[in-house]
Amino acid sequence: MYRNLHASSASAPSLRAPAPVAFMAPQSMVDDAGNVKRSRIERHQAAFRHYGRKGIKRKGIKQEKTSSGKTSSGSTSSAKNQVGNQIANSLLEKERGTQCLIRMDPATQKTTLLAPYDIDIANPNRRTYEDKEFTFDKSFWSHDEADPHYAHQEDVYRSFGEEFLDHNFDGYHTCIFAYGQTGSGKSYTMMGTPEQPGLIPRTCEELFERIHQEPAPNTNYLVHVSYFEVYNEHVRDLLVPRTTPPVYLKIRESQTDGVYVQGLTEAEVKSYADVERLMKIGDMSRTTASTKMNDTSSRSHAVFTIQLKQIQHSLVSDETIERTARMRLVDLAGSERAKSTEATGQRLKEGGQINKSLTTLGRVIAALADPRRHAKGRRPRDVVPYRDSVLTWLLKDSLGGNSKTAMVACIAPADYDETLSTLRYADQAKRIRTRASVNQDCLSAAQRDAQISEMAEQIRSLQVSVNAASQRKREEATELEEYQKQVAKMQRLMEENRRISECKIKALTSEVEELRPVNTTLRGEIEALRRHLALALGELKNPIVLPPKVEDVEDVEVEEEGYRDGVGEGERGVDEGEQENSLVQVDETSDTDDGDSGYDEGDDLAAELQAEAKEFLKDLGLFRKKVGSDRERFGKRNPLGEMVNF
Ligand SMILES: Nc1ncnc2c1ncn2[C@@H]1O[C@H](COP(=O)(O)OP(=O)(O)OP(=O)(O)O)[C@@H](O)[C@H]1O
Repeated sequence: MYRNLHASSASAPSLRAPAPVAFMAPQSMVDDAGNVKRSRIERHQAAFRHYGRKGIKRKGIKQEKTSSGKTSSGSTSSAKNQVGNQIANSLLEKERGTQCLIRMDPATQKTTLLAPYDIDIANPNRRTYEDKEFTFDKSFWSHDEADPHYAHQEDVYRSFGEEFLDHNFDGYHTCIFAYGQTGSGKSYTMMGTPEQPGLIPRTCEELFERIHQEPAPNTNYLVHVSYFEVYNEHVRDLLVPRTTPPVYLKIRESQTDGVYVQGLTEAEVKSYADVERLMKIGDMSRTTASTKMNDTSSRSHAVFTIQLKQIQHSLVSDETIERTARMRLVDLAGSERAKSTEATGQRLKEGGQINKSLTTLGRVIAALADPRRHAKGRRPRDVVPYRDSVLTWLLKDSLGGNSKTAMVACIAPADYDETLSTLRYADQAKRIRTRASVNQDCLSAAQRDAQISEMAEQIRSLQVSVNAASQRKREEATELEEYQKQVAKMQRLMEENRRISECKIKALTSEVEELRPVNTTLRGEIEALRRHLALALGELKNPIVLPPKVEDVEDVEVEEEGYRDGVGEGERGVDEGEQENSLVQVDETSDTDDGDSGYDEGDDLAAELQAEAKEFLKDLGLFRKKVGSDRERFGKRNPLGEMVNF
C-alpha cells in the first residue's frame, strides 16, 4: 500500500509527492539487525489483511483496545461477528495451503515480496521467481491480530485519513483511492463494516465532530454528499433508487467545474447520521456479486464525494472568506484474472470491463509518472489518456491536477504475480506529482455587494431570455399544435378515401357478380346466333333443289293447257325450255314467296345479321375491357403482388 503524505502550504500551490503505504511486518519476523526472518512456518500463514479499529468516541458504543494502546469503539456483538469473519478468511487462505509471500520492515517501511518456494527443479524452463523490494510511505500489517504491529482500521485512519481531513479544512481537494486484486480488502479499507468502519465513515464522523466543535461563531459550514458508481463504463447515481432499465448519467466538462457528472444527486447533510443514512442507501444500491474470490465482490468503482464549504465572515474587516474542498473517496473494483475467478457470462464481461478501466488507470499513472513529462518544452496534457475510460476521465483532477491524492494498494499476498503487479502499480503511482492549491475566495463587503449586483443583473438578463424563450416556446407550441391538427386532418381524409375505395371495390365486385350469369347467357346466345348465321349463309350460297310437289305439277299442267289454248306451236317450243326454268323458280320461291327477290333479300339479311353480330361483339369487347380495367384498379392483390379474382 502506498499513500501521499506530502502537505502543501495553505497559501501557495506546491508540488507534493505521493508515497506508498504497505503492510507493516510484525516484529517477530524481523531479526535484531532489522533483516526479515524467513521461516517456512511463517510463510505458510494466511495472507488476508485484517484491519482492527480504534473508534472515535461515540455515545452508546463500546470502547476497545487497539495495538497502539488507544481506545476504540464498536458494539460487542458486532465485533464478535467481525472476528468470526476474520478467522474465516484466515482459515480460507490456510485451507488453500497458500504461502504468505510478504514481509514488512517497520523500521524502514520496506516491503519485500518473497519468491515462492514451490519452484519446480525438474523443469528448468520454468520461470524463476526472485525477491522484490519496495519502499512506500506507510506499510500496514494486518495479518494476525495477536501481532504487536497489527494495523487496525483506526490505525490506518489515524496515520493518514485524519491528515487528509486537515487538508480539506485548509481548503484543498483530496482523493484517497483503494486499489488491489479482488478480495484483498479495498471495500474493507474504504467503507469497512458497521463494527469496523473504514476510512469513509471515520472521515465523515470526524468532519461533523470538528464542525460541531468549531468555536468560531463567524463560520458557516455547508456539506454536500454524492455517491455514484462506474459500472461497465456507465455512471449510476447510488443515492436514487435502482430502476429497470437503469438510468445512466452523462459526464460533462466545464471550464469552471472541470469534469462532473450531470444530474448527480448532491444531498445536503447536517450531521453524521445523515451521512450514515446515505451511505447505507448507496451501499445497498451498489453492484456486487459473489465470485470465487470474494462473496461480496464489488463489480463497480464506487466514488463517494464530500463537498465542504466554509464561509467565514469577519465583522472587523467586513470580509467574507469562502473555502471549498472536495474529498473523493474511491473504492475501485478489484483487478482479477478470469482463471482465478473462474468467471463466465456476465461476471466475465464485468471482469473484462473492470480490467480494461484499471489498465487505462495504469496507463494514466504511467504517463503522469513519466519524468520526461516535466521536461521543458513538452506539452504534458497531450499524452495522458484520461478520456480512454470513464473512471480516469472522472478522476482526471484527482490523478494529475488540483488535488492531494493517496492510493492505498491492498494485497492478499498469496499470489506472487498479482501482488507483484499491485506493488509495481503503486510504485509507479508514487512518482506522480500533482499541483494542489487552496480553493479560497476572499471578498470585501464592497466586492460582495458588486458580486451580488452583478448576479442580480445576470438573473435579470436570464429572466428576460427565459421569458423570450418561453414566448418562443409558446409560439412553437402553437405552430406545433397547428401542424399536428393538419396531420390529423390529412390522416382522417386518407382514411375516408380508403373507405370510399373499399366501398367502390365492393360495389363493383357485386356488379361483376351480378353480370357474370348475364354474360354467360349472352355468350351462349352469341354462339347460337353465330351458328345460326353460318347455317343461313351456307344455305343461301348452296340452295337445295327439291323436286316439285305432285299437286304443284298438276296445277302447272292445267295452267299450261290453258296457255296452250291461246298460243302457237312455235311459241310453245320456246316456252317449254323457259318452263323448266320457271318451275325451278316456282319451287324455290315456294318457301320465300318469290324466287329472284328472295335471293337478294337473303344476302341483305345475312349482311344485316353479320353487322349486328359484329356490333354486338364490339360491345362485348368494350365491356370486357372495362371489366378488366376495373379489376386492375380495384381488385385485390395476393402477397406476391398478383391479382386475385373477385
Ligand atoms: N483487514 C481485514 N480484516 C478483516 N477482514 C477483512 C480484512 N480485509 C478484508 N477482509 C474481509 O475480506 C473479505 C473481502 O474483502 P473486501 O470485500 O474488502 O475485498 P475487495 O478488495 O473490496 O474485493 P473486491 O475487489 O472483490 O470487491 C470481506 O469479507 C472483508 O470483510
